[in-house]
Amino acid sequence: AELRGSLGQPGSRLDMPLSVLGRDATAHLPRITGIERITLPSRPGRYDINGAELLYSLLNAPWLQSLLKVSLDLEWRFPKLFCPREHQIMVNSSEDQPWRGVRKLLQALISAHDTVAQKDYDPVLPPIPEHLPDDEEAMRIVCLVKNKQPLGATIKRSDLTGEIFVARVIHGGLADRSGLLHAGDRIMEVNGYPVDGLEPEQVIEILARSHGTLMFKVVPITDRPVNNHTMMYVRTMADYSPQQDPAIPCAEAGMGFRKGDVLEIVDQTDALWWQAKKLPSTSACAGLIPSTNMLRRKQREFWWSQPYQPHTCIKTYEEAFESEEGEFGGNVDGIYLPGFRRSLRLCRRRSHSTGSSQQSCHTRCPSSCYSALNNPYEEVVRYQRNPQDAHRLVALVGPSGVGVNELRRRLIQSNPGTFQGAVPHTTRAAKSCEESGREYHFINRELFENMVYNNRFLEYGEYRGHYYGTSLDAVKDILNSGRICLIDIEPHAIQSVRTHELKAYIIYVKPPTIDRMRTTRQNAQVTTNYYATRPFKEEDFLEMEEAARKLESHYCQYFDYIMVNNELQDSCVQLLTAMRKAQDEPQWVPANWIRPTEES
Ligand SMILES: Nc1ncnc2c1ncn2[C@@H]1O[C@H](COP(=O)(O)OP(=O)(O)OP(=O)(O)O)[C@@H](O)[C@H]1O
Repeated sequence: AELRGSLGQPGSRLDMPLSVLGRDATAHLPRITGIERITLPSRPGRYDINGAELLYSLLNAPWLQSLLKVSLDLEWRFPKLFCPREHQIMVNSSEDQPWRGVRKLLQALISAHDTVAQKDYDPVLPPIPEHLPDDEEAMRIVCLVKNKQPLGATIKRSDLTGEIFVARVIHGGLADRSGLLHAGDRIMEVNGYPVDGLEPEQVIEILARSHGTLMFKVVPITDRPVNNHTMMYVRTMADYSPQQDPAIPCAEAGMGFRKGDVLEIVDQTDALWWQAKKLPSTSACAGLIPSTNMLRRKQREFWWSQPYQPHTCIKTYEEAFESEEGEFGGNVDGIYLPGFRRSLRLCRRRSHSTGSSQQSCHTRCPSSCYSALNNPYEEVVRYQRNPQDAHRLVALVGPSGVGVNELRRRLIQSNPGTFQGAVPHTTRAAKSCEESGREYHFINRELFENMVYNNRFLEYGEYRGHYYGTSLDAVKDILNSGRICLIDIEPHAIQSVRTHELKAYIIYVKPPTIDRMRTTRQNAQVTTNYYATRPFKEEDFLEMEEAARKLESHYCQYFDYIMVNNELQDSCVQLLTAMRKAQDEPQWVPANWIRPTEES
């Protein structure tokens, strides 16, 4: 402690040892030794001045060597002051008063030097026995101090031999951080109890009963498998609960997740069971999750075990008597807002109804369920748009009537120079007041089908004998003009916009509680097929709530942002904030958007 106090910064004066001499002695030291002051050698950074190693190097330092030389000189000149062998100061007479401090210092330094110099601070290992039997197994004794955390290792019993092995060491757990236990190590004893032949549960019981230190006697595995995978992040496309999985080797070590969670995969050594952390993560310890192959297998089993369920309607519609396109034409204050026409919206909406083969809507990508079966984990990377790059497409999804179009329209209207909707295509004839490229791109049926064939539509459908659709090129036109393209899509079209090219940011617009809808939607108008519009009824709210529940359960893994459309004004601000986030802040995106593969 004295030395620690004395050192301070490198290059500082060594005050403390001198100050222990007292004023008188300090005054005499230069006269005796010829040393004006003692300065520590300069080294970058602060000294870590703890421990014997420092003391040892200190006592071997050149400045101390000079002091020792002085002591020898003193000893030679004043032999009676010193005991020859022990470097002890003997004299105690009054005439030596001014020297007393110096003698004490030298005595302390010399004895400290001798003590430290003679000690060996390396661990003392027992001598290696000369004759070891060939079949002798190397053992390792591992002591771990039990705390509130789990040990972070699982064990298993060999059915063949009854031997107990470490099955898995959980990344970041106590055992892993100790670096002393490894998967495949054979456990011989736990706290002195031999475990061969015991059931793993009995071993666990011994561990549970023990307090303080846990002592394992293990035969280390000879060829330890190397975890040589690189860091990987994934977005989960399915829910998983270890408690409901009879196949997981150890449910307590498992980690549950929900669709859309982002996980850091920290260990893929085992082909069937990986280790992962959920982000953002506060815990150092990982959990066990099924590998891609394992989860795929589980999902297939689950898929086949489910009774057949046709897609249900999100909204039911009265047939026929639809009015022509009308009030959704978007000419507001002289600025034309495309993509809000009734036929287009009704056509897309109908895509949910069952069995209406003539009026169905299609996307160019497989359904989310199908792709989740193939890819239960989607590899993701952190991506931030470069300001020089085109903006990311922003796509809104929500149950019918929630206010997706209202929000979109308000945002585009507030700043048409920045935000724009895509101009849709249709095969219906243009009306006298309409211009091609403004309300719609009017094209003939053959051309439309050709575009469908060439995968040019993000989403399209047929309504009352005419095709309607949103093309990839219409979206790209806006993005290439430097503006932000804001579209709304049906949920089944999400996959068609999640591409390297468009890098769509998906915003889910969620309805508030029914109570809040009753209050906020008093003057709102619901779009129906039969009547142009009418006020919301109680059943509309119930239907919207149910549709939202289904939509979330099928597609929540694709939502980049979720907002509740409660108060209209607040929702507009929230939407604007989300759009900025999408363009200017780092987000998790599929890895193949950044490192395109052949498939993407
Ligand atoms: N937060 C809100 N508060 C009050 N009224 C709202 C709110 N959001 C939307 N509305 C109103 O609700 C009605 C339906 O909204 P909108 O037409 O945008 O629905 P939508 O989600 O586009 O549905 P659809 O796709 O079926 O047309 C409109 O009258 C709209 O003005």
